[in-house]
Amino acid sequence: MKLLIVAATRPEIEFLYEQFNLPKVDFVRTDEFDVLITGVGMTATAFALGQHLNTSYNLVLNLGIAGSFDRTIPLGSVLNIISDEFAELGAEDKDAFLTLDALGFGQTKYTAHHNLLNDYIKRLKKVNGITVNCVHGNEGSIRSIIQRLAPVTESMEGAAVLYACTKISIPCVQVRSISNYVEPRNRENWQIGLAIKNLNTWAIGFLTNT
Ligand SMILES: O=C(O)c1cccc(C(=O)CC[C@H]2O[C@@H](n3cnc4c(=O)[nH]cnc43)[C@H](O)[C@@H]2O)c1
Repeated sequence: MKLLIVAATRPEIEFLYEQFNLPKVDFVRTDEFDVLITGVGMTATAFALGQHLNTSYNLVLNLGIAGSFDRTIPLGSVLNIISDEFAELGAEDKDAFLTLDALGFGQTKYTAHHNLLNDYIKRLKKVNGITVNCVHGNEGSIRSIIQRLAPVTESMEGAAVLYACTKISIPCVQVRSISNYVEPRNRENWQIGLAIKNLNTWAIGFLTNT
């Protein structure tokens, strides 16, 4: 099976680089898997995938950290995001929001459909996510997005990866570890180190047991 691992930044998968002694570059080929670092955000992700994603891959594994809207999920939890949507894609209509679907321009929500679930993936909690250009950090906008889409997680790349994989029919698994709650910005509350450690432990386990 040919696997492409996709992450926004190298620090998010730094222990994976160490474990497999990977050169510190943004695209790495190994006998077991390839790794692509895209840069943060949907545009960088789309560009990098445009350069490297192709139908020789059997699976894309999108790894990263994420914010959680759900405060019952402990920071550092590793989750499987099974659907993701472009939360900002659409048009404001005074107080209402018209999605791309409502405007007649297509789909904003993508679901990961595949039958490649092994035990490592199966045992992760399954949640729905959104993908944004602008991290939520305002009480009013957070209330409003929860009311409109009821997301559990927020990232800046997930839906773009799932979109690209859907377009060329490659199964995509998105696994993220929670670094912070989505709240008025307070970087001191973020647990990036814990999230990265747990994410990498999961990913190394997955790669060495698959
Ligand atoms: O400051 C650091 O040490 C550090 C190390 C590794 C990664 C980072 C990032 O800031 C990664 C940005 C990445 O994180 C995702 N993310 C995390 N929390 C949220 C959120 O609340 N809302 C949206 N995205 C979030 C996102 O996918 C970024 O690509 C820092």
